[in-house]
Amino acid sequence: MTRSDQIFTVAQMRAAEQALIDRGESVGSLMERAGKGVADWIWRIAHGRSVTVLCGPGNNGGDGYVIAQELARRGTHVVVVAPSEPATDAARAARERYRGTFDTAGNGGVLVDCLFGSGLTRPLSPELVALLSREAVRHSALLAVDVPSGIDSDTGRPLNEGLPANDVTVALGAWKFAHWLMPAMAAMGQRRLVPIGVEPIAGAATLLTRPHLSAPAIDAHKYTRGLVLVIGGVMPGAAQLASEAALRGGAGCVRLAAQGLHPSATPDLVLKRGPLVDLLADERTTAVLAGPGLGLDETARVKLGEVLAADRPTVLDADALTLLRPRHCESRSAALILTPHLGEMARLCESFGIDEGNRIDRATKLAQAAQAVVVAKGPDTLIAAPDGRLALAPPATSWLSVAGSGDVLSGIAVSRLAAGADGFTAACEAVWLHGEAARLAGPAFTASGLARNVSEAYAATL
Ligand SMILES: NC(=O)C1=CN([C@@H]2O[C@H](COP(=O)(O)OP(=O)(O)OC[C@H]3O[C@@H](n4cnc5c(N)ncnc54)[C@H](OP(=O)(O)O)[C@@H]3O)[C@@H](O)[C@H]2O)[C@@H](O)CC1
Ligand SMILES: [K+]
Repeated sequence: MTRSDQIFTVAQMRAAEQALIDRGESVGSLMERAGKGVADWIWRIAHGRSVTVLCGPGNNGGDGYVIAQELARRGTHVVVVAPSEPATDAARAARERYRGTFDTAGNGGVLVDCLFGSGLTRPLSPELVALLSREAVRHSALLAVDVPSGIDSDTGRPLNEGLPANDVTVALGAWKFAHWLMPAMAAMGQRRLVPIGVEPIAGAATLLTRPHLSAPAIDAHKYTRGLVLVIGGVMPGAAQLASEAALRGGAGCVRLAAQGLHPSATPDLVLKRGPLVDLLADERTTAVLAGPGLGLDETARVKLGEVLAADRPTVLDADALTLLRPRHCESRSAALILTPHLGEMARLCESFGIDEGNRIDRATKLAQAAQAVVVAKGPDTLIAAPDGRLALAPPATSWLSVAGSGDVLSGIAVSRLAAGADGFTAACEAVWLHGEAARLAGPAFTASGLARNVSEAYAATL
């Protein structure tokens, strides 16, 4: 049965389609299913408007002929614009079955991009970019089938400049990475998935979906729910924000190791002033967070060394990521989560000698090198585990681009670790809760407002 949360590379998609063909399906029948599924969406979107389908030479173009025929059968005014002849048997057969009109240009309603899908191998010619852009201007909506033409499916990188933005993108069979990775992600418009019967692939990347969390056990007490230790530093506000989020992320108790508290601190926080090694040695300490407001001086470096040597489930963020070195990660066995933003990711890659690859490659290599779950934050946050698991987060509200937002995420993550989740699961849950809290917080929230909404986000998972 198709899973709607898997994200496939082009190679995985081909393997999944081949598996169906090996079981007796034909490319033609898959194309019929795909084309008719997309036609259903276009039918709803077009709402009586005319439709122009741009058909390329491959099977993406073949889908286009199926779509055009299906819409024409339903009475829609359809025109096909085909700058090249079909080059596959299935596309040729689909074109032969199309009984409607051909033209060199369309106009009016919905433009459907079936020039190229996952078979794109190089940039579009200037003539094709001009055709796509010109037709996009002449229509009131643009819908891309499978992958927008000119976009690299595995990385989300545009191979051309000047590609038009889509209003809707309909993925076929499974999501592709381009649907959820910047910069392509920003030009996808609404995303829809048409199942064509492909089976799930073990180990494929997933799209984050709402986690299923539970209320504490009937006999729970604060320590069995998890005791979080947050390490304070030179900027007490950051660690305090993280602690406030951790209080709402499922843990039973949050201790803040700091010299003092900000006057606005909640009484729910337990302030601890003793030596850090003693706090770390407390058997009840279930998970530790270091980094927000930690500082970059010698004291901070010593604290980080002590935290990692204690070998407890740990989240590192902010300054701790700048101070982290490969030797810190050796001979650890407890879960480690790193939550770098773009700049911190670049610094970490430098520290760990990772200099090549796209965003996914680098996060995956860093996860392996540090034996840590890497939450590479951004508009297209991704989560990579050392065992190869990979998850992509659907875009969250852009209001998350506010100071302290990362502190809140690291606080939720350490709370999920303390509550007993493994590193990858804790990171996925945290990213989801963070995005949901932001959605609930509405526009122009502050980080403390975001932290307050974590409880309500949690409620949505019960
Ligand atoms: N397989 C299946 O079972 C099903 C697949 N389905 C659909 O098929 C799509 C994948 O089909 P596909 O592999 O035929 O690739 P597609 O994207 O149509 O184009 C490849 C053609 O374009 C050419 N070409 C490439 N780049 C170019 C460029 N820049 N400029 C000019 N030419 C260029 C390339 O030729 P070549 O590189 O050899 O020159 C080749 O001829 C997939 O996205 C989905 O929509 C569904 O129907 C369900 C069943
Ligand atoms: K396309």
